Amino acid sequence: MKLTLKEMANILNAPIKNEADVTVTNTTFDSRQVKPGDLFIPLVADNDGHQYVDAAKNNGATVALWQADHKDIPTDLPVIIVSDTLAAYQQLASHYLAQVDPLVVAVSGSNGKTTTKDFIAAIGQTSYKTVKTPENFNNEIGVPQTILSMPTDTELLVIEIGMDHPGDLTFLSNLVKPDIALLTMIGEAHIEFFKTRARIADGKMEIITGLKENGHLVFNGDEPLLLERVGQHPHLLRDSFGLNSTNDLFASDIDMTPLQTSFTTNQSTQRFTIPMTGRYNVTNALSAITVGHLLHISDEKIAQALVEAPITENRTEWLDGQFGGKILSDVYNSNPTAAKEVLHFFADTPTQGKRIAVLGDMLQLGEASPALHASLIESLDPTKIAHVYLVGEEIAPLEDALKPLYPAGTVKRYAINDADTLLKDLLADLTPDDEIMLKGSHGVHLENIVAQLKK
Ligand SMILES: CC(=O)N[C@H]1[C@@H](OP(=O)(O)OP(=O)(O)OC[C@H]2O[C@@H](n3ccc(=O)[nH]c3=O)[C@H](O)[C@@H]2O)O[C@H](CO)[C@@H](O)[C@@H]1O[C@H](C)C(=O)N[C@@H](C)C(=O)N[C@H](CCC(=O)N[C@@H](CCCCN)C(=O)O)C(=O)O
Ligand SMILES: Nc1ncnc2c1ncn2[C@@H]1O[C@H](COP(=O)(O)OP(=O)(O)OP(=O)(O)O)[C@@H](O)[C@H]1O
Ligand SMILES: C[C@@H](N)C(=O)N[C@H](C)C(=O)O
Repeated sequence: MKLTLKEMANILNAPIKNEADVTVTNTTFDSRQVKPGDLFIPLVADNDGHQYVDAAKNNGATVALWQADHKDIPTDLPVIIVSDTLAAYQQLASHYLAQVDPLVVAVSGSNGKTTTKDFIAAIGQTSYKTVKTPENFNNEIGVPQTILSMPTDTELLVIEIGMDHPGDLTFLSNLVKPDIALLTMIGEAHIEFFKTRARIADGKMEIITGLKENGHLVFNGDEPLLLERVGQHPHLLRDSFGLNSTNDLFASDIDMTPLQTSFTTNQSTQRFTIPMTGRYNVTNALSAITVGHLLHISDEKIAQALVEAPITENRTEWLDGQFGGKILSDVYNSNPTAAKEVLHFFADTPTQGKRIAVLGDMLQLGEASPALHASLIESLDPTKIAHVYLVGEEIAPLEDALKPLYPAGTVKRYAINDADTLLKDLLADLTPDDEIMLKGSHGVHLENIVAQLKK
């Protein structure tokens, strides 16, 4: 970005203190990340960012925002006084996005956003100067941060937008104003705040509220809740993808190995390969191929991009274990749909030894939590997954459901803060022929167990 202090104050319609002739080239809300030329945005949270304005200045910040209800306005750094620093951050992002005016692809859905975003960016890069959301910075802070980090010559912005409450996507979609909006699927993530999957689908459909005129919705047509809702918008330009042959784009001849998956589609003879496993990643790739087509990128280029697409850490990632066997790490987050998908895939992976599953609590499932945890039983078969290690309190109903089905001693449960015992027991159990998969919500921190198990 490139904005002068005066330009920013004009955009925000806000007064400047300690005026100077300075230009800002980047923004950050973390003083530890500040580089010379940055605008520092102190966010108001339990630990208030205003106390780090001095540190930001020492690291080279040229300007800071300052929220008007805070005392002790700095005297040695140009500041713009605003009523709400987060709202001002979003306003600057909105202005800068309109100025750069790239094509915008907004990606949402209960699962698969980050993977799909990575696929689309890899495809987009073949033909456009492309910027994508770093990691999964998909909320009201991460979205403006991503926008403001775009170089001025960006042609394509692939941006992830997340929701955990109704209304979130109306706000974020209107902020990013997509040319293409994409919904990967509807699951149960954050159902605590929506109560039903139908309301999650309603929340996800809010993504069309900010669509540009003639914008397209790309959606998972295997999901009846989306088909029903999309059907209520007869004039909406739409493209469906999925595994069912009723979709505009669907996959056939799916060939899955532990490290990659290849398939063809109904629209060409091109064979596509992704460096990931799981049928759900085929649907993620199908959605990205649909976007590639809308961006007028050839199937040949799309195929080249997909085969090399970067895999995000801890999402269906195979690692070598220090015990000699393989680890399937899927510990970034968890919810029933995703956990069942991964268990189904894991249950059929070839192995000389036994398969072991480590499953952590799935958080933010609200009152449905006990039943949803217990429902994982449908994906656990003792003849395929021999030992089950459970972590947390919310997953206790699954332990109760599994005990009558599994031989004594093969189902164990641990407290989240008892990682040492879990690790000790796993290391005693694992042999070089075994395979282990781990999945749990972020708050269970199974990534620490993966770190100890891997080579
Ligand atoms: C309020 C805030 O500023 N907290 C950020 C802050 O946390 P901390 O808990 O460490 O805060 P801390 O108490 O230390 O500091 C408070 C404030 O002072 C600042 N600070 C602190 C110390 C210091 O030396 N200097 C300094 O400037 C710090 O940057 C923060 O602004 O410092 C981290 C590292 O810099 C950021 O990562 C956090 O960012 C939050 C989580 C965020 O929302 N980050 C954005 C960028 C984001 O998109 N995060 C995604 C998560 C998105 C998500 O949950 N999505 C949901 C959906 C959500 C929909 C929207 N409702 C989903 O996908 O399911 C992610 O982290 O992975
Ligand atoms: N299409 C899909 N359907 C069901 N589950 C999926 C799908 N895609 C990914 N998953 C599961 O979700 C996990 C997280 O994937 P990814 O990070 O791409 O999703 P996400 O929606 O971005 O989640 P977050 O925003 O929390 O990062 C994967 O490791 C996998 O277990
Ligand atoms: C970390 C956040 N993006 C998320 O996915 N949270 C859910 C509850 C999880 O960690 O499973």
